Amino acid sequence: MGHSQPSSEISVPIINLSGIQDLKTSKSSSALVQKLIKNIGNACIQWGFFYVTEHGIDPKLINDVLKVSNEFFKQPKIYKKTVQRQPNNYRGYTDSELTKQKVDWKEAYDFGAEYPAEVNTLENGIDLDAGTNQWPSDIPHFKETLLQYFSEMHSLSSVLMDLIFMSLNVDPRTMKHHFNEATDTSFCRLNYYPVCADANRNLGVGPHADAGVLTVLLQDNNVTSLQVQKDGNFHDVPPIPGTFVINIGDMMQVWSNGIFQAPVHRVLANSESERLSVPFFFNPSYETNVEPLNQSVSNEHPRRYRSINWGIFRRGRILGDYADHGEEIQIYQFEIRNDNDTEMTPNVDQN
Ligand SMILES: O=C(O)CCC(=O)C(=O)O
Ligand SMILES: [Fe+2]
Repeated sequence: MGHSQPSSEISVPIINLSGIQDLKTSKSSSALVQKLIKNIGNACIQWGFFYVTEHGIDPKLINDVLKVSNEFFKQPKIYKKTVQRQPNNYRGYTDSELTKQKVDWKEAYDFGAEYPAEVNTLENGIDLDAGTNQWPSDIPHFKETLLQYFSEMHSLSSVLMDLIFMSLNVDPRTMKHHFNEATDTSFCRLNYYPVCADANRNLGVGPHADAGVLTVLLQDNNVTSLQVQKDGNFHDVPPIPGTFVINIGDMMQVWSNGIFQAPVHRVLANSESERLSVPFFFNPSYETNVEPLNQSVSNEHPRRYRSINWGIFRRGRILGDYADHGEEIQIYQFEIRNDNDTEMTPNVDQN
């Protein structure tokens, strides 16, 4: 098949976040913040992808995250498998993740906040185990470095989400209850892409849109592998030192009633260089029902989606990543096509 590099004159926008200081001191009407809201709103409409600079995250923490990640992945497989993901615990190590039923050319390690025990039991009868962190022994500072990074990524994501909601004229305070650093379903992933001899016939990660609200991605500076699809073509998203790459996910697409589209992206395999990346996936609480917000629905732009229970949606995705259970759950299954199908709910428990 082959995944030839596109030559593209247009590229993903770069947004300077220095204005978020004003937001923190609640000067949301400052000219800088208003400009930021406009730029981020435009980037979400045009790409759903953007870089951020001046984000305030300590470069030493970023280096430490890449360092401990590298130390983990260079261990022998037998060591990494001591913290392997299990069917009842999706946190930990994997070398056999699937995207759309195809194995990705990568290894990964997932972790999240250290949940209070009671979060794992849900009242609605759905088995949605939040997962338990599995920390490898013997890698100095692994756990504390990653938990600190998780916390900082959660804060940065909250600010970005506020700005995105403001661009839709939604008061961000009305959305805060869906997110809680200790108990929501946000998680962080370390990705390691080994050198691949047959890079043209493999992908690091196959084309997909992220399921949640937004993703903050750290890439190492080794190689350009990430690509985003726009108007039918894939565009390179090269690493830019000191930046993060932000993309919105399916739940933001639904909240915005399709004003924003969660962008399809993929990761190429590389025959010369290995690569590390660290996405943080900002996700709401399990019980959150996501549906188009009133501010994004109008006569000209009628409601496009039924309500989606995030817990059920997420569980469908996790099952799809794990094993071939048929087609993964996707938001188009919740699209409203005409007035008669609003009661339909897809059955995600196919097995
Ligand atoms: O490694 C990357 O650059 C992106 C990875 C990705 O898209 C994902 O893990 O969802
Ligand atoms: Fe992704």
